[in-house]
Amino acid sequence: MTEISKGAIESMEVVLEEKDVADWIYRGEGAANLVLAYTGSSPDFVLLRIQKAPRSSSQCTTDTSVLSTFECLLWKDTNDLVSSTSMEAVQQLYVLYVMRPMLGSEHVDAGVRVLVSRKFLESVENNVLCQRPAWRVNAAKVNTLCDSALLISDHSVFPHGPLKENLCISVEIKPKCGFIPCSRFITEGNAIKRTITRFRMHQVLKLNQGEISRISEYNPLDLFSGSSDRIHKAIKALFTTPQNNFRIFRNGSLIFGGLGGGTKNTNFMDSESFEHSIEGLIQVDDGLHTASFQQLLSETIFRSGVLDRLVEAQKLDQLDIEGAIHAYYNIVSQPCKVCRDLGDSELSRMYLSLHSISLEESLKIVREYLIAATAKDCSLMISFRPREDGDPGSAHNSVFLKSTNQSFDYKVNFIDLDLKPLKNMVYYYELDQKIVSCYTQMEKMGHGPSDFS
Ligand SMILES: O=P(O)(O)O[C@@H]1[C@@H](OP(=O)(O)O)[C@H](OP(=O)(O)O)[C@H](O)[C@H](OP(=O)(O)O)[C@H]1OP(=O)(O)O
Ligand SMILES: Nc1ncnc2c1ncn2[C@@H]1O[C@H](COP(=O)(O)OP(=O)(O)OP(=O)(O)O)[C@@H](O)[C@H]1O
Ligand SMILES: [Zn+2]
Repeated sequence: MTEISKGAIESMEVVLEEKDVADWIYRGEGAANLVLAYTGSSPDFVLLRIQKAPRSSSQCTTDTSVLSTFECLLWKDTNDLVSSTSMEAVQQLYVLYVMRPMLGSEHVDAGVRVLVSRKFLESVENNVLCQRPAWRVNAAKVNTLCDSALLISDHSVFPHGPLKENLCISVEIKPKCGFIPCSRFITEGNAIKRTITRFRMHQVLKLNQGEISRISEYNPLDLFSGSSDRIHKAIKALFTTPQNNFRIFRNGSLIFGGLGGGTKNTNFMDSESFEHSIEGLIQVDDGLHTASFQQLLSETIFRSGVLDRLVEAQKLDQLDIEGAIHAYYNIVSQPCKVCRDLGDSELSRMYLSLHSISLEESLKIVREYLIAATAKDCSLMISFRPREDGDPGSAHNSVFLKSTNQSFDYKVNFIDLDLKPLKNMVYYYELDQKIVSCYTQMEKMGHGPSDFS
């Protein structure tokens, strides 16, 4: 079997072959990638992130592995990004040179590229099939035409294990957009965007389309508020309606929230079992483990300040999609469809200014919009383990939970910092219009925000 450790891989060229497949087990997936955990003999805790291909495209393709001409223009100043020959290399360099400096090197692991044979990918596809959620299987399969995958650290465990007890509880949060846009390019008809969060409005559309069964109680503005009470409120809401925004793992195994991302999930464990599964972490009377854990998590988010950096990256979207879309049409040298549909109105004259800026300015607007899109879609993994009395200065941060008089080591990592394709801009514009129009229609029908709960 091929011995897998990030150190070993960095120093030699490793190819994962069919014989290696037994070492990898299903860990989870999102819309675009499948994640496997290594169970082999190496001491490193590593995961393999493999690209998927939508089933709607007739078969797997390698089309996504190269940047388009306009994307090359967009990212020309980002080191070796445009000369990359695979999508894995693009994603790795994008994380390394664009997202990592913004979010903090201590919180971001760009991963290591590893070669994979087609047979390896085909075997993975077969092996994990029964563990994948059916709707994810229907939507996409492993892209067996890729020749590489990304080896990343497993952020749901501590690398060298705890001193005494082998226990790590980690929380995955997909916080989504944490600010309200104030761009002057938002039309009056869409003014609601200046008061209601995108997350909430999108929930209404998702409910309408049957993607969710109820509106989430989570409000991103609470989580990003910097106020410990509001953060606590957000955490409690995430426990009530986790959807695809919240998951908890015990030593890498899912104990709360749904598997496979997406919103079509129910809780994995009942509240009593969850209480039991975190007993080793929180020392408190029965029935209070969950409440104390919520306090611990809220306190950690409050103290770490990590969301401040994330929202700064999200705010690179300064013009909103209603402004950035015009810069997009400048870049692709196509007549602007948005202005065309507006005709010769006062509004379209406002957008004329965006069509007379330089190409470099357009590139900057769209580049920053796409970076912000990554920051609005990424997730955080926050991991805890009990801190031993008299631990000689741990390499990790610590947090003290007053109510239980306990200290914990914790670490925070960002995951899923993928580069979004330039062609998504048109889809982003259309989705934005759809979200706002659905929300305003519901309002007109007399449903206020509280009716959607
Ligand atoms: O557009 P959004 O806000 O719905 O975000 C998409 C996510 O939906 P959700 O968080 O459930 O609302 C969506 O998540 P799910 O598939 O719903 O779990 C993806 O993360 C998607 O990114 P990509 O297509 O994999 O690059 C996300 O698309 P991007 O907008 O980040 O490109
Ligand atoms: N480094 C990591 N450590 C621990 N777990 C991870 C890590 N990376 C990914 N995972 C797990 O695998 C799941 C899928 O990974 P990821 O979010 O990268 O997929 P994706 O397809 O890119 O997601 P999206 O739907 O947002 O596009 C995550 O939700 C998380 O549970
Ligand atoms: Zn225009």
